[in-house]
Amino acid sequence: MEELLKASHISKFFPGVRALQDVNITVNSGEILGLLGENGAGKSTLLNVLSGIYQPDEGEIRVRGQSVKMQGVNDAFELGIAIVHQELKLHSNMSVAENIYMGRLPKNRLGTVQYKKLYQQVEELLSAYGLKLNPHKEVRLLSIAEQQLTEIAKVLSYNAKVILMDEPTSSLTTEETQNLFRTMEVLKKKGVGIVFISHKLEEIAECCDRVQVLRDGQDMGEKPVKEVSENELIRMMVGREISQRFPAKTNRPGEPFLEVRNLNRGKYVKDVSFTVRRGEVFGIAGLVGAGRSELVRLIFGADKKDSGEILMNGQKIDIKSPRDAIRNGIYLVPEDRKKQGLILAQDVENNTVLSMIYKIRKAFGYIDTPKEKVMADEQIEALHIKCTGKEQITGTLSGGNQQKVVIGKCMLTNPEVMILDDPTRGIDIGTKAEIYELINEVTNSGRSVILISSEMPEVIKMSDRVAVMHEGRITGILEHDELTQEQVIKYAIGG
Ligand SMILES: Nc1ncnc2c1ncn2[C@@H]1O[C@H](COP(=O)(O)OP(=O)(O)OP(=O)(O)O)[C@@H](O)[C@H]1O
Repeated sequence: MEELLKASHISKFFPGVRALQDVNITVNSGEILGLLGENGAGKSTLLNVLSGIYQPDEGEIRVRGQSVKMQGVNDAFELGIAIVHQELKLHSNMSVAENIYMGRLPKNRLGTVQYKKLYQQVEELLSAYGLKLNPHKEVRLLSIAEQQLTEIAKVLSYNAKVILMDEPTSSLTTEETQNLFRTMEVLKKKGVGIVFISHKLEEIAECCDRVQVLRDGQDMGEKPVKEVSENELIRMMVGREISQRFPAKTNRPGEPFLEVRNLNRGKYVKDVSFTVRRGEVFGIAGLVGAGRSELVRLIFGADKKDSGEILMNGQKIDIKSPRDAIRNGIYLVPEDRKKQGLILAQDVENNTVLSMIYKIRKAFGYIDTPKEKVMADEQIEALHIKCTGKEQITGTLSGGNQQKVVIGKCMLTNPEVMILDDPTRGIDIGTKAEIYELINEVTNSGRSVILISSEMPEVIKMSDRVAVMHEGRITGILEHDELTQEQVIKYAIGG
């Protein structure tokens, strides 16, 4: 096994933050190294250092034994190191093949692109690595999983020997994740070394050979996956045991509260009716594309319904916009935090209080700053948001901590009905447990939660009832006692 990359004593500092301190990492050929750590532990920063995006403040990087200094991603590419980001950066109106060879398209002497040659080159590349992609398809028509494969094909076209993957499975379905693992296995057999970040311990156990843990920017060491238990990994990550991944349910659902009647929107939501009780966790399950997010966006007024009614306490309420929903005590934590949840260029304080602006605005429209500051501080503390303070720009927080800001925003509005659309995506194991506790607290106080989750155990363990959707319709509503993975799947594929 050849040592492809070795970084020693790496430190990286940002104003007020020690993102990495004295971290060592080795990537070998034909090996997958899992990288684990809580939100903000420094995983993405480490990959950014290894891929030339950031220069380390201290330490040395060796590529195949040679000490190197990389000034940018192009230097890393030249050395055979490439990163596949969590947020993909492709040109949506161009084909897979054009994206793969962007900036290097084969041209004739007159500068005209030789498309035939391009597609031939790409076919050869894809078949060499067994990647199932249509090179002619426009990127905007691809699923996230296919976009990821395009990125992987692109880095392979540069002859990458080390591929750094930052949470590649966080937006994938179970099946897509399995496909990605198969691709990673092929790459491994061809001698590529992979670093793979995930918050899901099962995934690390399934596809990695070794696992390395970071905690608060520090290197907690690495172990062969086969020799380490889940509990030991959690202890390395968090510094303590987490006895229960799901807390015992303590809520007692009361009388019917929110009623949805015959809600429709095109082909996405078809004649959906259900009632949520006070103090209940009402889960919504289904496969990707079943209409779960579309349904809750209608309830929140983020999309316009074709027909249907929403009632609270038996009274019809008129929701035409998210503002109407918030006024009626309904709040949605959206699926895509970057597009729908946050203004990344603004600080944590502004983002946190955004949902409350109309409540804290004083006469003549100016903002009550001291109150705003207290509110932001409270949420930072309650959700353990890792930041240098409420003045930190939200875009510079780690992914998981950005998600916590979105949840903090929601908590501030103290909603009667809290809709959580995949709230623990990209969230570490300790914080997940805290979010489950928070759901318990919310429902214990008589408020209701509508929960969508891409993780089946989460929706099963946390919900009192689960509505399962298939092609826009509810195919079954299951009670907590009858909730099993098999039952949910049965209804998710049509009942
Ligand atoms: N450009 C930046 N400016 C300031 N601080 C930064 C910047 N990039 C990262 N940080 C800080 O460095 C720390 C490590 O962040 P990083 O994104 O590496 O964490 P992570 O382990 O990848 O977390 P997650 O699991 O949430 O994605 C965080 O405290 C983050 O706020």
